Amino acid sequence: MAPRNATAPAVAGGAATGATTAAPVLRLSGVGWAVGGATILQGVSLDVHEGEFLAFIGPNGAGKTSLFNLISGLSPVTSGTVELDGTDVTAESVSTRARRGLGRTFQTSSLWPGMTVAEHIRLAAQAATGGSYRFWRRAGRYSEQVHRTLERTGLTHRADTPAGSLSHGEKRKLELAVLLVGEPRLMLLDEPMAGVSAEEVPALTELIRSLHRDEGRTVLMVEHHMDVLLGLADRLAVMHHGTLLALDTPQAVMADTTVQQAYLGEAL
Ligand SMILES: Nc1ncnc2c1ncn2[C@@H]1O[C@H](COP(=O)(O)OP(=O)(O)OP(=O)(O)O)[C@@H](O)[C@H]1O
Repeated sequence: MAPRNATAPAVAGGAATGATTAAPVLRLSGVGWAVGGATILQGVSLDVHEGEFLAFIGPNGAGKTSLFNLISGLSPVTSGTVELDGTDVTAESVSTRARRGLGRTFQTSSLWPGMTVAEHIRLAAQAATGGSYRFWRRAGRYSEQVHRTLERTGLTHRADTPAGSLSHGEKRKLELAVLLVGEPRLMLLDEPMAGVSAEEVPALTELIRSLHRDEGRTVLMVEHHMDVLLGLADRLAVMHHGTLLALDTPQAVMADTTVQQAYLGEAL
């Protein structure tokens, strides 16, 4: 059975105005993934519209990260199709999808501990423009972009700090900074609050909110912190045993008895 509102545009926040007429930024049609004889994901269908913030929740092992892998092209779908802006990208590589405006972060840190914050951003800027990785040469060429990205992410005061010396929250900000250099229109954030201290959660939440609300980016986010999601998400997608159990406004999802049963008493 299809979850409720699987294709309804969200207009509860963000820049989703006019979303009903344009092709969805992302459309999943019957997406599934089987690997090693196990079916990890099955029949996932949903539309995400420009400027929407869609959050994925679900118990551990429900398939949230696996779905992000299929959307970003890291894993090949074994059934169904993935469309970006009305184009079927099911067979396209990660880099081709990135050129179409899709960017993602990962649950685990992907930073180089010995490289400074500014160097990470400069290298990302160089890679985004197809430059070589010999970034010690002509580094000044990217200084304006580095400066701007540091400001946007509140990391200016940490520009010369090696990534390994940053707090967890700052590391997450740097991962977002690296992602932002490519100016993705559709951002997939996989548990951005993982490992972040309670004191740092509000600032990181605010940064993500501004990327969505102020810059109009479409955001898909896996997150276990419901208090964070309730302030950000237009809709919640509930994953359970590799299927999409529900897709609706946060209020409707929280009140859904099927969802509550799926969590078997786990606090939502
Ligand atoms: N490459 C793989 N080969 C076999 N099984 C896999 C593979 N990748 C993931 N799985 C399995 O798929 C299921 C879904 O995993 P996934 O990481 O997508 O869940 P999740 O909802 O993101 O969980 P969590 O909230 O703990 O991060 C799990 O049972 C996992 O063990």
